[in-house]
Amino acid sequence: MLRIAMPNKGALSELAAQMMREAGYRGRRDSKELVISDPDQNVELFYLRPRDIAVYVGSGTLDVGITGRDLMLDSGSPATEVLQLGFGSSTFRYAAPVGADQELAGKRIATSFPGLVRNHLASLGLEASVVRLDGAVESAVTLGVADIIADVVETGTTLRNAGLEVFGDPILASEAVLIRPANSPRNPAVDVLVRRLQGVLTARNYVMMDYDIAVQLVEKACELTPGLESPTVSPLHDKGYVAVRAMVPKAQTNTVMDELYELGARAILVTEIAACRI
Ligand SMILES: Nc1ncnc2c1ncn2[C@@H]1O[C@H](COP(=O)(O)OP(=O)(O)OP(=O)(O)O)[C@@H](O)[C@H]1O
Ligand SMILES: O=P(O)(O)OC[C@H]1O[C@H](OP(=O)(O)OP(=O)(O)O)[C@H](O)[C@@H]1O
Ligand SMILES: [Mg+2]
Repeated sequence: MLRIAMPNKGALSELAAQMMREAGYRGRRDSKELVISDPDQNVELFYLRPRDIAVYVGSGTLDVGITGRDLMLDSGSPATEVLQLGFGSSTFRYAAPVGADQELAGKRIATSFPGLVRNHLASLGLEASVVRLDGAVESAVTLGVADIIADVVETGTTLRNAGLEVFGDPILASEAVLIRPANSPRNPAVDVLVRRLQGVLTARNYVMMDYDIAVQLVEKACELTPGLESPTVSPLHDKGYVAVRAMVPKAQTNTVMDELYELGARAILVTEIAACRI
């Protein structure tokens, strides 16, 4: 059985659960369940704190897990990324009170990610003292335990409300990732999970587009809709026209339809992709 670590709470948990459901796995029925078994899919899901997931996976106790890149790197655990999952994006940044000194050297830096901050300071050759806090780090400066913070920034609202502003380059761009133990041998069951999750990403990010076009315009039309590999071109009863079918990035749906229409395509139809293996 493939043993999978799932985030039990926090910003990643609901989206991770939804992605696994779309990939065909069972989910837990109530948030108090710690482990569930899905014998039909030959997997067991362990619901753990996102921060702890890299520790379990890095030690090899669990085969794979879903967590944040920032949490994995902060843990220093020997785990490695297998797949970016396209949700839970954030940046990890320094922030200081608006208008205050933005030097790092010699400052007190509050954070819930001491591993990330120490590594970053070391890479710059700077010395500063790291104050480890569990959360609500934005209050650390007002409350006098730190001069600067380093924290997760998504919309920036929390920072603004605390009178802080980011400075310097982002320390890290993070998102939810599938991880496995570093240097673990290839596991066919992990390959199946990865293909399923890639299928979910493709189904979410692409639509299927069908249209009819005059034969002499088909090459130009295919340039607009090259598909993932090559579009399907089928004959129509009217010999002067063909039907084309191709996958199109969802974000470009309307632009591509406009361009196809201008070229002369008609009967342009868009359908959602429910599931796929590419
Ligand atoms: N807006 C956000 N706030 C916090 N974490 C976020 C956000 N967006 C994405 N993340 C990611 O979620 C992970 C943090 O999850 P975690 O569950 O530990 O914290 P949380 O969502 O803040 O929950 P809590 O602090 O209440 O335990 C990190 O990988 C972080 O980058
Ligand atoms: O840029 P924003 O959209 O405002 O989001 C980022 C904030 O969200 C998280 O806090 P959370 O609510 O998880 O509280 P915590 O700090 O106690 O973990 C994170 O730690 C930041 O504080
Ligand atoms: Mg938090």
